[in-house]
Amino acid sequence: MNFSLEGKTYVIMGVANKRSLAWGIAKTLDEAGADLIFTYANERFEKPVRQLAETLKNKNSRFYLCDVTNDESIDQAFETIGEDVGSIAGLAHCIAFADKNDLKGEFIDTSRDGYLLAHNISAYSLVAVTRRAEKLMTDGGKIVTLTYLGGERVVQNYNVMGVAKASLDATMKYLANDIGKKNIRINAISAGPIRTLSAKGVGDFNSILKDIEEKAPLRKAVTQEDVGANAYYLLSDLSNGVTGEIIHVDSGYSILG
Ligand SMILES: CCCCCCc1ccc(Oc2ccc(Oc3cccc(O)n3)cc2)c(O)c1
Repeated sequence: MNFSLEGKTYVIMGVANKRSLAWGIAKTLDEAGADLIFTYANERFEKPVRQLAETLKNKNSRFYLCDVTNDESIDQAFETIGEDVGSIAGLAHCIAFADKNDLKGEFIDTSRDGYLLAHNISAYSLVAVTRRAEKLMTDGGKIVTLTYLGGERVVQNYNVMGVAKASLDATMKYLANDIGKKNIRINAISAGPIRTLSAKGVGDFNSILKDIEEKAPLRKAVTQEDVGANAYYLLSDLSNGVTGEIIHVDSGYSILG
């Protein structure tokens, strides 16, 4: 069984900066020899993503604008990717967003707009992206998305993002059912809290991080590299036979009551 990713092309969606979990995944796939394609939500992210990609082993990354709230943008991105590279081996969906006012206080105060925004970007986008990406996975494929424990049980302050992650988890499983017959596997990594730009938007992040370091079985926070390693597993033949699964990369925290 060959676990090198030489000659395989992967799409990485959601690199914002060097702390992004998407960037941890990119570095690991690059190390394994993959060719990478980066999509970014708006031109503000193009330069930082290009600068980060310059530090990779493989200097031939490609970059495409893809605003997942806009179906034409998704169509355009994946049509162009198809024209440029033909087929892809896999895709990492590392995209989520909620209004920060909905990530603190009481969940019951969530507005209709805030609820729909969080679900549109953090859950529906996986359907929209998978429907386009599966057409490029002509020799089977692997998809991974990022979720969090707050979608399985209540985590104070995570609020509407928790509800969106619950939807993302079910979305991933229903997609697994549809695309399995095309030899495409889709799974999720449920990462423990890591200090990223996104994490800054969630109220009281620091106390959760401290809780992990004090109580999680491994007594330490997980790293961007831990997420990268498990994404390599899920995006390669190492995880053949696994689909619709959620891997908790969280130092074991989720096994506690
Ligand atoms: C109280 C829970 C602490 C642990 C949270 C771990 C975590 C950290 C970051 C996560 O990703 C996001 C992504 C977008 C997001 O929405 C944001 C982020 C920054 C600003 C803003 O206006 N919205 C919130 C969290 C995520 O889903 C989960």
